[in-house]
Order: sequence, then structure tokens, then C-alpha cells
Amino acid sequence: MLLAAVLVLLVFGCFIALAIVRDFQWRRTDAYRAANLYPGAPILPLIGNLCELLFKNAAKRNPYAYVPFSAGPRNCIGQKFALLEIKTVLVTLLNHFQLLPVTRREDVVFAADLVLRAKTPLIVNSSIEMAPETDAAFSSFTVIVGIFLLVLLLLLIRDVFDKSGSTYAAMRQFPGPTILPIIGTMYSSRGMNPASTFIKFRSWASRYGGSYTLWLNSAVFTLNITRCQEAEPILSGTRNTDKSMLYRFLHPLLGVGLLNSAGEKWLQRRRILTPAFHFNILNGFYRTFCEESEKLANLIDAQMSRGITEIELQSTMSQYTLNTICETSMGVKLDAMQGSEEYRSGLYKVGELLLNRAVRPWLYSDFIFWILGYTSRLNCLIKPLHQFTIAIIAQRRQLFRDGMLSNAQVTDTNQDQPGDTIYSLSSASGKKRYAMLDTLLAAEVRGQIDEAGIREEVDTFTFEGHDTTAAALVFICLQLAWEQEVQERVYHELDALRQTKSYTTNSGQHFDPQDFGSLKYFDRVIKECLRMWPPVTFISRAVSESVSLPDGRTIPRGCIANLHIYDIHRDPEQFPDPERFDPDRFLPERVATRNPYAYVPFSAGQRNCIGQKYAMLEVKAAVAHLVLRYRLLPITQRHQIRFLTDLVLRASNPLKVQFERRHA
Ligand code: HEM
Repeated sequence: MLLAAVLVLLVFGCFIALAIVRDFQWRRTDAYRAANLYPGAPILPLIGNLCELLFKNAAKRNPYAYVPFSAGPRNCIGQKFALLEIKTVLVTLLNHFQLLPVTRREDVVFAADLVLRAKTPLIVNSSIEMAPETDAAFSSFTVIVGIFLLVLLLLLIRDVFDKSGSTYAAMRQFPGPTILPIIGTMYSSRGMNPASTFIKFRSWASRYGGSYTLWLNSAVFTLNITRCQEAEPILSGTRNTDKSMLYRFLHPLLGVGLLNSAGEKWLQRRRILTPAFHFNILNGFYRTFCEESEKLANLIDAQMSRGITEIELQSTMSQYTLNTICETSMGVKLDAMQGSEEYRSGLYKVGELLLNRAVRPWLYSDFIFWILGYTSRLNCLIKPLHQFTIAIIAQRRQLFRDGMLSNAQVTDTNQDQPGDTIYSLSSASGKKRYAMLDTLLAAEVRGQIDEAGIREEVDTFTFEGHDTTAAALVFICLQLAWEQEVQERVYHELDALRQTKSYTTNSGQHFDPQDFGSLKYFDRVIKECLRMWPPVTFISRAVSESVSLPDGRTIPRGCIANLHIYDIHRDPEQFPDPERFDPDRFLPERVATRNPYAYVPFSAGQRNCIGQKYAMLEVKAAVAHLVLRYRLLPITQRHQIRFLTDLVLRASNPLKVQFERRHA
């Protein structure tokens, strides 16, 4: 019924739109101009002076008041013939000439004759020929106006249709900016850039005091979740595990890998890759973390020896994490690889381009993205990145085939997924160290994944595994620099353990990975830093099944659920005085009182971060090494940070701390 009404409206609307265009067109013709020379009732749009004729003049006039062809039985038999002839001649003339008056009406002297005739010559100036280009230009203009009106009308009809459904009603149960016809709340994104978007998200979260909606149309409407009560049903269930359309933007770079795939494909990939994060394997990666944190400290020392004590954290930390992820995922030492600098800078540029798209809703359309030239720019940037990973995979595959990686100890002790195989590739006797890629190559041999799939996963790890950890390290260093007392307590805890282990920073010895289990305060500090500064500030899901909330509201099917981890971590009900840094929030007895979804830096549920343990170990290895070697002093203050909405927590200004060598 509703559909039929919409169709009728649509046809009627089209008819009106075309009529308006025709009316507009007619008003620009000479015929109209000529007719307008004569006095008469105003000519209204579409209906002209039909009303005047039908209801006023016609009613008033005697039918015999107008008899140019006589009337009654003896009227002119050639009336229609004559009218047709006159009109044809006039149309032809007016099509070609603009007729301008020469003989004025008052100068005409009529002759007494059988037909109306003048004694004086009756002259018009027809010398100005109508330029055909004017007509062409005019008609293309009117076509454009017509199309515009039609599109506007279609959008209006769609808007009415969108807002009449239950989905809209469900979304209206949540607060949010005013929804205007056609553009919804898109006006609130005007002039937005990554910096202002970050501020806007925070101000919406505090203005609405909880989750809020943003509505573009029935295809793009988001529930922005800022409280664990709404996050829990999305994260905890086995439904609604698919990522939202925003992850589509990553397809050109990552393909459809573990991060952005769905359903069976995701499950199969997760099964293949879970063993690559088994604790036995993480212990192997720990050697790389230690070596790279040693290099990081050497880099800082080198800067200090040149008198530079203020270290810019974002680039420094990301160099460290990109090195570790490339070695652990692909088995290559990036600083020894040709083309690694291009790879590094290419990754950043791609990230920037993708981000700019994410904060500009009008670029969500592939067509608009393409027509504005972004697609080709993106492809140009991505091509060398893919070439880099393809070359590495090819080299590693060769080693795999040559038996250089083949002394895999196959065990069936995976506690996460019993029955799955763990490939632990020894580095003894000159063999290469294990890399996650080896697990994929082994899966390829078993026919579980193909070449394109391997590239997808390697790209996913490299992309997802370095910026996130770098962001964590940046904000941990900043926070430790701001909180001197906390830093000292961490130092003493680490130092006490060092005494028992005869650990010395200069000798290059490090804690064992399992030692971190005993560093309770250190653990709480890291967790509190990840609460206040979650590296991934928001994640996004496609809601494929409606979710009923305990308070009676519904998150409707079809909506995009954006979970703002940054705001969830600042819910005052879960974390009183949320802007205060307090590691004791993570004392076990206090954790027990909280909703388990109040703290989700690595997301939660089925689609949580597969690299969580890897990341925590890497972060702890680096921070322990730095704090034992240096005292971190504040340079950039908290209020000076200009945050950006990005794939990870990032700032537009340099974030610096001062490193001072400890002499303990
Ligand atoms: C402090 C560092 C890290 C943080 C805060 C972090 C956070 C997250 C979050 C919040 C998600 C969920 C994403 C979503 O739902 O869209 C995620 C997923 C993922 N992370 Fe991490 N991550 C970190 C480090 C890593 C590392 C080191 C790796 C790889 C070595 C990694 C690989 C992945 C992958 C592959 C996924 C997708 C998992 C899936 O959907 O099954 N992450 N991470």
C-alpha cells in the first residue's frame, strides 16, 4: 500500500518536475515574449492564466463578445485552416527571428477595405536572427535544472519513506543532533577535519551523556556507543560480528583479511592464525622485542650524544614497532631491507588518505571517491606496498621450499583450540627465526589458503600490528613523564626484580617473558594508560540483527554501531573521576565491581584483538627497558595535545618527552 502510494507520488512528482522545466523553457521563448507584449492577467507558473480564463473572464464574457470568425451556423468554414496556417508561419518566423517594432501602433492609418488593412506600410525589424547556440545552451541549462529538481524530489520521497519505518523510530529513542530532511545530520560534519572530528565526538559524548545517533539516510545511520551497557550486547554475542562499511575503505590495501572479513572466511582465517600467537611462539618473538628495544635505546643515546634530549615519540615509537612487526610477521629485518623507507612512508600516506575518507561522509561513495581522483592516488600509493610484501612472501616461500624453515616441531598442545597445529620453527643451526608468515605458508601447503590470502594476512598484521602498539608506547611514555611518582614506583619495582635477576641494562640482558607476571604495579600502570589513551579509539560493527537493550530501547538492524572505546573508558559510572590517572583502578577487587565491557582497549568477545598478548609483551619489554635506563621528564603537556581522529590515537603536533640517563 505504502509502496503504491510512493510510486504514485513519484510519477506525479516527475510529471510536475517536467512541467516546471517546460514552463521555464517556454518563458524564455520569443513566443512568450511576444505574447507578453499584450496586457493581461499575470501568467502563473504551470497554469498560466487558465484560472483567469476559466473562472473569471470566461464566466463574465458574453460568448458573442469574441467572433473573429463569426459565430453560429454561418461561421467561417475555414477557421481551423486559417488558425493553423497563421500559427505555422508565426512559429517559423519566431524560431528564426526576433521581431522588433518599427511601425508604432499609433502611426497606423487604417484603410476602409474588406479585410483589416493599413494605408501606411506596416514594418517590423526582423534583422536579428536568433542564434541557434542560445537555444542549445538554454536547453542544456533547463535539462540540468530539470534533473536537479527530479533528483531533489526523489531524495525527498526517499526521506519520507526512510522516516516512516520502525528503524527510524528505534533510532529516535537515542538522542542526537537534529535530523534535517535529505541531509540528515550530515550538516554537522561540514568543514570537519580529523582534528575537529575528534573534538566533536567528545563534545557529543558529553552533551548527550550516553550513546547517540547520527543519521544520514536509511543506508547510513550510526549509533555511537559511549557506554558499556550498549557495548556489551554488541561485543559479547555471536551475532553482529561483521565489521561495518567503514572497513570497506581498507579493502584496496588489506584485501579481505582477518580484520575486515566476515562469516566463514573470518572463522577459517582466525583458526589458521590463532596458533601463531601461542605463548611458546610469543616467547620466541620476545627476543626480537628485546633486540629492537635495545636499538631504540641506542637511537635515543645517539640523539642525546648530539645534545638532543627531547625525543619526538610518534615517529620514534613507530619505527620500533614497524621493525618488530616486520621481523615477527614476515621474518625480515626492515632496517636491512632495500625499499623499507618507501614502505614505511607509503604506509603512512595510505593511512592518511583512508582517514580523510572516513571523516568525510560524501567520500563514502566509491563513485565520488573515484571521480575526485582519490582512487587512482590510492592505487599509486598501494602498488609499491603490495610489491614489497609480495617480494618478501616469495623469498620466504622459497626458503620454506628449500627446507630452510622446515624443521617445524608440530605439536598438538594448543590450549586455545585443541587439535590445531602449532608450527614452531627453530632458529638453531642457521635456520631462520619463525615468523607468522610461516604458519600461513604451512596452511598454503595444506590447501587452506592461497597466495592472495597470504598477502592479505601479512598486510593486515603489518598494518594493524605496528601503529597500535606505537600509539600505546607514545602515551605510556607521556603519562609516565607527567606522573613522576608513578614512574619512580615503576622504576623501583623493575629495579627490585632486576636485582634478583642480575639484570643490567648495559649487558643487553632482559627479563624473561614470564617475569612480567610478578610486576603487578607495572601491569596496573600499563592498563590505566591504555584506559586513558586507548590506541584504537573506536571500532565499528554492522548490526545485522536487532539488539534489545535492558532499558527497553532497541538497536535496530541495519544500523552501524560505532563503539567509541575512548568514551567508554571515560564513563564516570564505571571509572569515577575518569580524567584522573589512577593505576589502582586495576586492583583485582576494584576490577571485580566493574562491568567487564567497561575496559576494552583490545575490543572483546569473538572479534577481539588476536595480537593482544603479543602487544602487551612488546609494550612491556620496551617500557621496562626504557624506564630502567632513563628518567622520562615532561615536555609536551597534556593540554597541548591536538588529537586527531585516526585509525589509532594520534596527535597533529609533535609529542615529546625528555630522556635523562639514570645512573643507578
Ligand atoms: C596496543 C596494541 C593493540 C591494540 C590496542 C589493538 C586493538 C585492537 C582492537 C580494538 C581490535 C578490534 C578491531 C575491530 O573490531 O575493528 C583489534 C583487532 C585486531 N588486531 Fe589488534 N591491537 C593491538 C595490537 C595488535 C597487534 C600487535 C596485532 C598483530 C600482530 C594485531 C592484530 C589484530 C588483528 C588481526 C585484528 C582483527 C581480529 C579479528 O577481527 O579477528 N593487533 N585490535
